[in-house]
Amino acid sequence: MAELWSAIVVPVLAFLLGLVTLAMNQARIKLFMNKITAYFSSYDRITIPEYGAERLRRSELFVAVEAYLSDDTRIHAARKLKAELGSEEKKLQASIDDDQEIIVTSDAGVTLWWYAETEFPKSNVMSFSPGDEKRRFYRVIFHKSNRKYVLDTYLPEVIKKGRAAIAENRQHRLFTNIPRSRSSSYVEGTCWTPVAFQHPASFEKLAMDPREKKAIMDDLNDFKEGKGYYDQVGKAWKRGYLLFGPPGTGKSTMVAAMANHLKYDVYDLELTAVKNNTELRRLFVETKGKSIIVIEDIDRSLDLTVKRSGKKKKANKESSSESDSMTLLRKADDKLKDDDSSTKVTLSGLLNFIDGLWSACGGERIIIFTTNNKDKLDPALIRRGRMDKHIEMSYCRYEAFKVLATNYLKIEEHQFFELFGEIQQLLEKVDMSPADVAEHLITNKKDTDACLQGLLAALYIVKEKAKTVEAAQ
Ligand SMILES: Nc1ncnc2c1ncn2[C@@H]1O[C@H](COP(=O)(O)OP(=O)(O)OP(=O)(O)O)[C@@H](O)[C@H]1O
Repeated sequence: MAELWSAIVVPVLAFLLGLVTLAMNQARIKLFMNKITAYFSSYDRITIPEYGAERLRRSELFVAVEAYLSDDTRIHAARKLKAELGSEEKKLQASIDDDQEIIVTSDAGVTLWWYAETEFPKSNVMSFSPGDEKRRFYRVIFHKSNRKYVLDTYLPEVIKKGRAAIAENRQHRLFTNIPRSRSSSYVEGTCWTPVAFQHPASFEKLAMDPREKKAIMDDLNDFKEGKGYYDQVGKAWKRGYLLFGPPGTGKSTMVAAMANHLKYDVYDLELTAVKNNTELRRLFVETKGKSIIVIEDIDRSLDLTVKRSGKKKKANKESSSESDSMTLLRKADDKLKDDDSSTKVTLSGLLNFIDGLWSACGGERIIIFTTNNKDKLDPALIRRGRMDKHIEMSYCRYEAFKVLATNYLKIEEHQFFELFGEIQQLLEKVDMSPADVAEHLITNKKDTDACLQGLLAALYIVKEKAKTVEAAQ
């Protein structure tokens, strides 16, 4: 037994001990070499680990750098890529694989060497805890003379571009407030429930006057890029739009086109399902930035809530004066709350959130009201500053018709010159919603001529009806 011990076990143990010592020394030697190299090198390096000290969440900086390097203009320099499905949206996402190098020339003409690297944690204790997996990090190397530029200008730019790329690739979502099941929560009322936002609407397909369309798009772009401006003037980074017009003129479609254009989430607030101001406050506070909060048919929603409170006249009366509306409305709100605080959403409650509360919980939010009856709305609710831009969605006129003809039939004016001319003349006098015009353009997709003739006939009928009504009055 003693022979076996000295012949086999002792040499094996000695060998293993030798290996461990060598490994430890190798690490020390490597560290020492790194120090020597860094001392003499004219290059600096910055390491960005995937996980920060708390190791629970991926570092935001790492994620931003990953997105920055995965941009089309940079990723092509990598020879090995990896692809994965994003967790929520299940979209294919490519990024550079481990142990790859990308050389980037910054806007200022500075060369930077980016490396995607991995290493095992520097621990001499053998352990199998999950924290000891291979760790990933990015490393950027640049000339010492550029250190100030890299820290003060380049890296903040990387973060900005990375974040923009993440926002661009993000599948945006539609949230609706639906009642919670009593068994699953102690909090009563509705809660936001998300689904992927997949509405195909776009400004390109929206039928309306091209100049108005461009003005709206410019306004949205200014808003999206406007953080600096809003900070400068000390305003909350939010904007309100009132979309008004008859049924079927594209108000909901416009909201979807806006959300797709901005790549924002949509919070579709069903106001009639909200019990009281407290719940309304909670729902607003739970919304996130880069979002559109929309209340459709605001006139009907508010009517309903005010009716429910039984105080419509009082609330409206007190809120009708523009000059002192907020004070009065808040008083009315307090009074209503005193009367029966648990069962009502009030106009002033809504105004409070638009004006103040929710803007304090992060910017980049748009609020949209839609209505068929702008005149019915309390002026306090839609005054500029709350609803910054009022957009009229009107009946289908000729410019809008041309967009619908291209969308639905893929035809242009010059192909059906005469029919288009006749339709143009009618649309100047006849009020038909884009929804109704569109219906005529899809009746027979294969026979374009028949579609246009059908639309013409419908327009003549509406024209005649309008004449009869006019004569009767
Ligand atoms: N301006 C438009 N451009 C393109 N399509 C439109 C337009 N207006 C209406 N449509 C078409 O008609 C349908 C109904 O439009 P939408 O629901 O957006 O109208 P709305 O003004 O919100 O109506 P309502 O007031 O009844 O809610 C849409 O699915 C869309 O296909």
